[in-house]
Amino acid sequence: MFENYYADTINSKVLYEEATTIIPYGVSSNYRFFDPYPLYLKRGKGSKVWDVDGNEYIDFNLGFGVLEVGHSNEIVAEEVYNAFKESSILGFEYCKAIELAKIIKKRYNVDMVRFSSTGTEATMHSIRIARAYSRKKKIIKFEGHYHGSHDQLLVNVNPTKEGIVPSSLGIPEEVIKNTLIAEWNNLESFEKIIRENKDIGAVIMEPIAMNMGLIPTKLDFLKGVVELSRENNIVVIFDETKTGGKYNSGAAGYFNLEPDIKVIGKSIAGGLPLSVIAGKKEIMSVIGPGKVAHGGTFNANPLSVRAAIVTLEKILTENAFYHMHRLSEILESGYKDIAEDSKIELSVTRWGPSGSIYFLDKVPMSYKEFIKADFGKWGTYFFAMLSQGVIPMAGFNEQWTISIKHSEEDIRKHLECADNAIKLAKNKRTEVNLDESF
Ligand SMILES: NCC(=O)CCC(=O)O
Repeated sequence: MFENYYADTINSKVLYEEATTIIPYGVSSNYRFFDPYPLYLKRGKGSKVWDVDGNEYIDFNLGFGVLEVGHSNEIVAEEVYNAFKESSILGFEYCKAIELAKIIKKRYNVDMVRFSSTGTEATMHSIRIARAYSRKKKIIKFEGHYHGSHDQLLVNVNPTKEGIVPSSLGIPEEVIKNTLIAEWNNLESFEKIIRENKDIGAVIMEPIAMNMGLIPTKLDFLKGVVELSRENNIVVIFDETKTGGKYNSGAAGYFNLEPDIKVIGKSIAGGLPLSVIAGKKEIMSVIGPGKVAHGGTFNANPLSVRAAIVTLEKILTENAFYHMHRLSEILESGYKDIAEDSKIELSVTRWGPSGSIYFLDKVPMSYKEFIKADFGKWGTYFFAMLSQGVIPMAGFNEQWTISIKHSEEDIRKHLECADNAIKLAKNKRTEVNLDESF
């Protein structure tokens, strides 16, 4: 199955070989690596990207969901250029951070806001804030959920064995002994942990699990988690790094459930690095000198702040969501038709502008069900999509995202290619390594 990939991406291979001599695995995030070698891209515009061999792809990965505004969005580009002319970093607080905080307060129904640059930093700080507020040290996370690349939450992200499994070498047992793991969409598993453990200060979750494709959330389960947490004085953290920008007020708004802390990131700054830790005043008030540490040289830098203001105020409007959700729905139903016509075990999920497919007879609802999917078939599908000029998603554990720049024609082409790719995958497996996903 790699034949086309080798033939089409000669320059990526050359760059990969050079890169590995100086950058481990040739990539700056493990998520970008895949066998036999990763793609090296040169530029993007709107819904498209181009690789170093000049191949054009319709991009549905969009920087792991960052670019709902599309690549190189004109409004963002102009604002960032104007901001840069007045300095990209001032070292003191940037005056417009307050304007952005007010926009977020209103849109996401929170009292107070602090800015970081990445999802990793924001979830890391959110745990510290929750522990300081609750004065309890244990935390609960869900199996298969990803909250960035820091030790305490890098546990059971993609385990290949039973038990508590660190998702990286270099994480001592002592560091994760206060991290407890529950099963997603299973309230009993969450309840059991609360019953059997004292000293639980926080629970963190992606309200829609998006590191296992896109797993639908049972509303009763989510409500139950929030209610049980309230009863037990456990701070509820919604990690909306991905979901926050997929509906006007994120998953919390969509489910009409209010966590105590929200982490928002990825798409809200139009492609620039900015993340948000936001929440109730009494909780956020633990942050400050002599209290909870929160820092970062690049936090709320003028480029990211200005990009976020125009993204939220001018680009990610109700009309934009309507467009993205509508195209995403067409993609979802097209995949369902393909599954039916090709008589292959394929399930399809969608939430707003994003969705995913599983080579499995049903939609998985937990990590244990997710890993039953046939990733070998997914591998064949993925490389067949690339060779036809479509990046459907970044990996078998990722999802598609639609931007405001995608057109119906982009969706039509995606589905035409998917039809070919899935037919090919029916009888051909291209092994992908589960561990390589992170
Ligand atoms: N679902 C995983 C990510 O979105 C992370 C991407 C990265 O760290 O490169």
